[in-house]
Order: sequence, then structure tokens, then C-alpha cells
Amino acid sequence: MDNVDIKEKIMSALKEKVSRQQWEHWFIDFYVKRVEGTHVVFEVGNLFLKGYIEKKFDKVIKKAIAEAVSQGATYEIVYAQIVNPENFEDEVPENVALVRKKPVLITPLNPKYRFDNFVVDEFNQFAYNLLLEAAKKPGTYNPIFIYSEAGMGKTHLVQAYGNYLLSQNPDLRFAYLTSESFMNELITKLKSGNMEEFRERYRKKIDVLVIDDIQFLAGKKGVQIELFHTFNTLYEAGKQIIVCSDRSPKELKDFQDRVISRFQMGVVAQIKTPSQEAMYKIAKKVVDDEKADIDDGILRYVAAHIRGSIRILKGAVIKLIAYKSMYGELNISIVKSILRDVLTEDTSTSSEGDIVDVIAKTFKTTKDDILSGSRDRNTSLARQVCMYFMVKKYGLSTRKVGEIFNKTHPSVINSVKSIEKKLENEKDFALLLRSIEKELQKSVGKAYS
Ligand SMILES: Nc1ncnc2c1ncn2[C@@H]1O[C@H](COP(=O)(O)OP(=O)(O)OP(=O)(O)O)[C@@H](O)[C@H]1O
Repeated sequence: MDNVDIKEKIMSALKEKVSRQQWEHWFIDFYVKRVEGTHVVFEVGNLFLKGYIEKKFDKVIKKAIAEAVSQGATYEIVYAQIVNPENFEDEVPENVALVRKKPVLITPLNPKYRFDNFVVDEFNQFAYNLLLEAAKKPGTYNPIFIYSEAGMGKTHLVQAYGNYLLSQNPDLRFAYLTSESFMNELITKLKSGNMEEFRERYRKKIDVLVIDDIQFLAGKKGVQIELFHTFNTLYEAGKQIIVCSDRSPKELKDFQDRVISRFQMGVVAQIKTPSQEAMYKIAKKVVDDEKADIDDGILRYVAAHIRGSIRILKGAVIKLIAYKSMYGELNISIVKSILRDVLTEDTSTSSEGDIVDVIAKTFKTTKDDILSGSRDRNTSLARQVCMYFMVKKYGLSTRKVGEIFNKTHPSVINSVKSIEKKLENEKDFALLLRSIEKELQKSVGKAYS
């Protein structure tokens, strides 16, 4: 049998085993590229289809090649890549899937949003894994619903997913839009009598549809209906759908039940609230990416006191970087002043607690004794050392330190002075304080003197 015959035989064996609808949806752009003995290499014009076909039709393909080639024949699917889009000729070599002359990027993506600059921690691990997996094995999870409070990384993550997919397959038609722009376009097309154009665009010309801020469609019944049909058509055609929202599907108010149940059909992932440590990691990443240098202690302070989202944290860190590059100096009082709108008034009890912990260990006493006002000499000294570090190294006000230890303002000042005097006069004590400082750098963050 010559090569053309065997290719045809494989394709007709396959065609017999699937429904007409499946054939039209999935195999219209699917070819036998070559047959190497008992190994068949299929080619598909789109990476997304590749993943889906491998997953859904593996058994069927194996049966078809067992029949057409031989029992136990193996296969692989490759996807057509554009070798050089500029030199694309009208004449297409036999059995090579048609590739378009230009990438069909429906929405420009921000190249800054990538997986490799997305900080992953417990709060976003699941959503990150899900989208990374979806990018590497297209078609595995569909639809995907991602929700979080504003500014917690949904857009970054879905655009990283888009950038990754497009790097693998520039021919992919990736549409990223907010539900508001979907609605606005729908209204415009409705008014101008171009609904067909709208439907053609959103139902037939898209491989991946990402709709952001879906909550905006609450109560907008007509748009929900259009979205529902768009969703169904794309889903049936095996196209990837990702929906982003500020709340879970269950919490979406004034949405038709059938729309909500579509959202729940696939995988729902929440990006939760980042821990202080995760906020610190993100702040550090911003500094590293900007090739800047901001004291670790300051970053920890900001991470612990920021009011709000990752977006706000990033903005705050960028502000600090700009300030430092202009004035060269940055300390805690400056930080408090330039970030006063976004920092919480309250100082972080957890880092203060950590300072007391570290010092309690060094003095072989306990945190409770230090905080309870025990008059034991060793514990009193430890308490004074705590006050010294908090005021002198961590920039806390003497008023705040007084509140923590239940001491008057002058008493805090006296304690700090007495530690400074001891430092000057006692070499061993100075060494001890240096070792405490090192310990604090590890567990609380660098001090800023
Ligand atoms: N895990 C992360 N690592 C690094 N940067 C992050 C991370 N999460 C969010 N960011 C950054 O925080 C900013 C806000 O994120 P993004 O716009 O993705 O949030 P969002 O959840 O889509 O917000 P909204 O709901 O307002 O659309 C962006 O600059 C983004 O790069």
C-alpha cells in the first residue's frame, strides 16, 4: 500500500468511529502527517485541539490505527507550526494543516504578565497550578472559573496563560475581554443590525475566550443569554473558556441559574488572601525585577502593614524605589510618611511578638514574663533590650512601645538610654546585641537604624 492509501485508510477508519458532529468539530483540521512503520504521526493545526483530541479520542484513534495499520500501532499528534510566516506561500504542501499568514491575536496581551514572574504561595497555588496545567495540556480543564478580590492576580495569571499558549502556538485565536466590553460590543452590533458579525466573531473565530469581571453582568439578562449561547457553542466546539470574577459562581447575584451552572461545570479556583510572608515575597520580587535595593526589614514592614491588595503593595514598593533613587535614603519614618494612605495605622503585633520571642530566648526568659512586667533582673533587662530594638532599629514610636509593655513614655526613653549606655561601656553586651540583631534579621527582617 502506498503512503497516500494508508493515510486515507487511517482517516476513514477514524471517521467511521466518531459522530458527524465530532468529526466536524474536532477532525476538520486533523491529518496524517506520515506513517513510520507502525507509528502514525498526526498533525493538527492548533495546540489546543491537540490536547483535547489526545484526551478525548485516544481510544478511538488507537482502534482506527489498529485497523488501518496493524494491531498495537502507536501514534503521536504534532501541531503545525509557522516556520516563517513572512515566506508563507499560497501553495501548501500536501497534508500540512493550513496556517494563517499572521498570528490572529484578538486581544493584545501584556507581555509583562508571565508565569515566571508570578509569585506562587499557598494562597494562589491551586489557581496557578490549574492555569499552568491548562496551558501545558490544553483542553484538560474546561471551563475554568477563577475568582478573588480585586488586585490579587487574576488578570496576571490568565494573561500569563495566554502568553504561554501563544508562545507555543502563535496561530491561536486568544480573546481576552471584560464582560463590559462584551456587552458594549453586543449593544453596538445590535443597534447597527450586525448581530451575525458579532456571533461569527465570538462563536466561530475564537480558540480561547477569557471573560473578566463577569460580576458586572448581574441583572443584565439579555447579555447573559447571549453569553450563555456563546459559551455553549464554544464549549461544544471544544474551545477553552475562562471566566474571572470577584466572587464565586454561587455568590453571583441576579444571574440566571443556567449561566451559573455553566460556570460550575469545570474547575473553580479561588485566589485567597496572601499571608504576610507571601506579601513579602511579592514585594521582594518587585524590588529584584526593578534591580533596586530596598532593605529587607522595610519590605517586611510594608508587607505586614499594607492595607489591601497585591496591586496596592506593588504600587507602594514602586513608590519606595522611586523615592530611594531620588533621595538615596529610606527609613521607617519616611516609609510611614510616604505610604500613609495605604499602610494600616496599627503596627504589626506579630513582628513585635517575634522581636520579643527572639530576645526572650537569648535571655533565657519567656515572652509572657517580658510582657507581663516581671521585675526579675534578667527579664527587666530583656524588656529594655526589646524596647531598644523596637525604637532604635524598627522605628516604632516610644508611645507605641509604651503601649506594648504597659510603660510610660519617659520610662521607655530611659530604658532605651540605659541600653545605649551599656552598649558603649560593655564590650560583651555589645556583642550580645549584635548576635540578637542577626537573629532578628533572620526571623523578623533587617532592622533599619
Ligand atoms: N502572585 C503574584 N506575583 C506577582 N505579581 C502579582 C501577583 N498577583 C498579582 N500581582 C500583580 O498585582 C497587580 C494586580 O494584579 P491583577 O491585575 O492580575 O489582579 P486582578 O485580580 O485581576 O484585579 P481586578 O479584579 O481588579 O481585575 C498586577 O501588577 C500583577 O502583576
